[in-house]
Amino acid sequence: MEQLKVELGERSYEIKIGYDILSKVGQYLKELNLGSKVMIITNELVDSLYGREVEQAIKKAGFEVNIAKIGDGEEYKVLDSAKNLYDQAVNANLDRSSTIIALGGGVVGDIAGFIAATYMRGVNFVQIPTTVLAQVDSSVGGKVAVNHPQGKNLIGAFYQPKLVVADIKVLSTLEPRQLKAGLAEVIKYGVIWDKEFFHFLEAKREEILELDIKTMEYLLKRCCEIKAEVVAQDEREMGIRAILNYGHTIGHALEAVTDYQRFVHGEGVAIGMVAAAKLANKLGILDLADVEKQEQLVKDFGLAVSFDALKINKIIKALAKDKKVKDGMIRFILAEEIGKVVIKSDLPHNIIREVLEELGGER
Ligand SMILES: NC(=O)c1ccc[n+]([C@@H]2O[C@H](COP(=O)([O-])OP(=O)(O)OC[C@H]3O[C@@H](n4cnc5c(N)ncnc54)[C@H](O)[C@@H]3O)[C@@H](O)[C@H]2O)c1
Ligand SMILES: O=C(O)C(=O)C[C@@H](O)[C@H](O)[C@H](O)COP(=O)(O)O
Ligand SMILES: [Zn+2]
Repeated sequence: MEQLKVELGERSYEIKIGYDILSKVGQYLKELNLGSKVMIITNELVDSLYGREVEQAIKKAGFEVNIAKIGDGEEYKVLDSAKNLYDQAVNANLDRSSTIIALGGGVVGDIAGFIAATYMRGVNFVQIPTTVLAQVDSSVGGKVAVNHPQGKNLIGAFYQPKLVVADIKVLSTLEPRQLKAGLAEVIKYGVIWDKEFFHFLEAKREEILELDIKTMEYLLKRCCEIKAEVVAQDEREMGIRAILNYGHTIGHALEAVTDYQRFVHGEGVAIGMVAAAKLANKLGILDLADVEKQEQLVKDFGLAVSFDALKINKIIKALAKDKKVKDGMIRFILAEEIGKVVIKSDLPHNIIREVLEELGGER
């Protein structure tokens, strides 16, 4: 098993990564010295696959367990679902020493964390991520949120978990579409931070798509290490943390303009990264060869690099709701080379339009 730490002073916590470790969750929780009540937030699918194993492990360690479910999909990461979860927390008599556990992908993790941050002004929070995306990204770093119809994650908080437990075994039941979508965030780490990791991804395509255990253990660990390092430097995104948003400026806009129905998050990020690479090239800061390498790796992992039937104006309008907007100015994370990015504002609108048109956007 791999173990690493997110260093945030009194809010520090461990990330445990291993194969077939769900049955150990009860023991891990016990080591944290928490109150006796636990509420697992999950969805029907993940509950049917892994709920009993986690529930039994936690009960065996002496905790009282309640289970609350939300609908499956991005459209359920909203205040309406949160309201229902608050009701269930109140009915289960959760108190300030209780723990909310997110068992699922990023949707479950983000909303469960939002409930943990706000119920009684904050209760213990533990992440058991079950998708690639959640294991490499959303379970680490404490961004918790729900969506607004006009923009992603517009209502949220920074609220760190007390523990993250990532079991590689659970990834075997993922739909191929979801596995691929998670790999978009994996590519992101190579582009923003680590050229060698990018080369590793190019070389290990087959092992990754087959979920080879050793390969995945290294992949998950490296992504979490990078995220932990960035978050430790800038927990609340006052500066460098914004690089974790690479590909998200256009990615989030694509999700929002299609009412969160057409692209899953990773798919939006994949197209958004290709867009960011093209933008950087048009601004003269990134070589064409590095644009092509990113585009190729995105394709190699089975992800789309373009879209159709969307109006450019609509996408541009949605960009204005990005949380990186400062004084009305849209900010982009752009690569100078693979492994190195910068934050740029006041990009000429015509260049953004040009790129969106190249990707399939309609005038
Ligand atoms: N907080 C952050 O830092 C952060 C980072 C990245 C993404 N996110 C958010 O994460 C969300 C996307 O997360 P996601 O890609 O995990 O999507 P998701 O949570 O919708 O999960 C994808 C699908 O996989 C299913 N699933 C989950 N685990 C499974 C398993 N082990 N076997 C079979 N099916 C399984 C889910 O039920 C769902 O249908 C978005 O809302 C995004 O905004 C947040
Ligand atoms: O942890 C971060 O910081 C990230 O930006 C990670 C992203 O992958 C993630 O999608 C995040 O939720 C986006 O944050 P937002 O602030 O743009 O909503
Ligand atoms: Zn993301």
